[in-house]
Amino acid sequence: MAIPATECIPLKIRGLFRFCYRTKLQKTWNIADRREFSCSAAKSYAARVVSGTAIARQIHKEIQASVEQLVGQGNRRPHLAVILVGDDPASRVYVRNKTRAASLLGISSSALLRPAGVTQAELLDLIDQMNRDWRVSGLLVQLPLPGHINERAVCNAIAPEKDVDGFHIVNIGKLVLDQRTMVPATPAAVWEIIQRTGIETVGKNVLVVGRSKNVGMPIAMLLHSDRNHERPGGDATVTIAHRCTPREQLTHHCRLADIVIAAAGVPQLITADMVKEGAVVIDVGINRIQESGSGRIRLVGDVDFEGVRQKAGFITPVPGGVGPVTIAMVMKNTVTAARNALAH
Ligand SMILES: Nc1nc(=O)c2c([nH]1)NC[C@@H]1CN(c3ccc(C(=O)N[C@@H](CCC(=O)O)C(=O)O)cc3)C=[N+]21
Repeated sequence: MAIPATECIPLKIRGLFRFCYRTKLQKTWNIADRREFSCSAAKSYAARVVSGTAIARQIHKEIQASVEQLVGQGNRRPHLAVILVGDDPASRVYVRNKTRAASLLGISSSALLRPAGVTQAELLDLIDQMNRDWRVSGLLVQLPLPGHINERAVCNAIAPEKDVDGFHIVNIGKLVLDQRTMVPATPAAVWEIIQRTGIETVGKNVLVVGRSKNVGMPIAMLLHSDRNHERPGGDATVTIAHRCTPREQLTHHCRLADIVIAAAGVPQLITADMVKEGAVVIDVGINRIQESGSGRIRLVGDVDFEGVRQKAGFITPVPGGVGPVTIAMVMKNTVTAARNALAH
């Protein structure tokens, strides 16, 4: 039975305080999507569902203001160029979401579509053109690419100062060295969600499930590193689990974690029995599964949402969690790239 959010609060409040400062808690409520609250009288825990959509909206406002300021000072509008190879339906959705977000925020954009059969040389040539085009502030090549193209060569061909994905080897190196750089959008989104929800990370146990170079690895980098740095980090104790981690070890690490970040690409990987009461659970998974009855395609994360929400303190949903904030961070990086170009 769904009951109003306010009735859940007394039951939840002790768990919440383990992760929030009192002052930050107030701010936190503003971005809570209260409609998503529900709990039954018998349960002592009901996670606050952190709305990535609401956080993205907040970031959008900041970006809009920053774009208008740039333009108001007589500068060109930031421009994002997105290269899409082939016709993978998921990639199309993401690229459409990016160009749509750009236009909403006053950022101009272009989607450059190439067939799946495009050669690597042709792709590198297109990137080179975009690098040299002074109208282009930010450039990204949607991944994954077809098998005959070397993704690393492509990422390294993008001018580092236009690399809004932060995938260029120099930008990854800077990230690892805690230097200021373009942080990849999904890790940046996880970071923003944690910060804007007022979740404490210093000295906390963080479990990152998944070690991909674009998501798991950079998230672990951001969260374990030093707060007092050029690019501040979370000062957490970070553990990285991956496909070679035995199931019982995964459970063991997960139960110790104050913050679990699921980025493995395995539906239902994280279940309620694995999660510590009151833990923060951030679901980065994007899995398309076919429902057995209707045959419809449904988007699910790596977390058993319905089970885990009854035990966690905070949880991000899929869709509407990390995804929309990821898009917002690509936009933010585009504006940063445009600003950086002015300084030169
Ligand atoms: N060069 C490159 N840069 C990327 O940033 C990049 C990439 N390649 N390849 C794929 C991943 C994945 N990614 C997502 C972006 C938005 C949503 C998103 O908006 N998700 C919505 C749902 C959208 C849907 O219906 O699929 C949500 O979670 O609410 C998800 C995933 C960016 N990626």
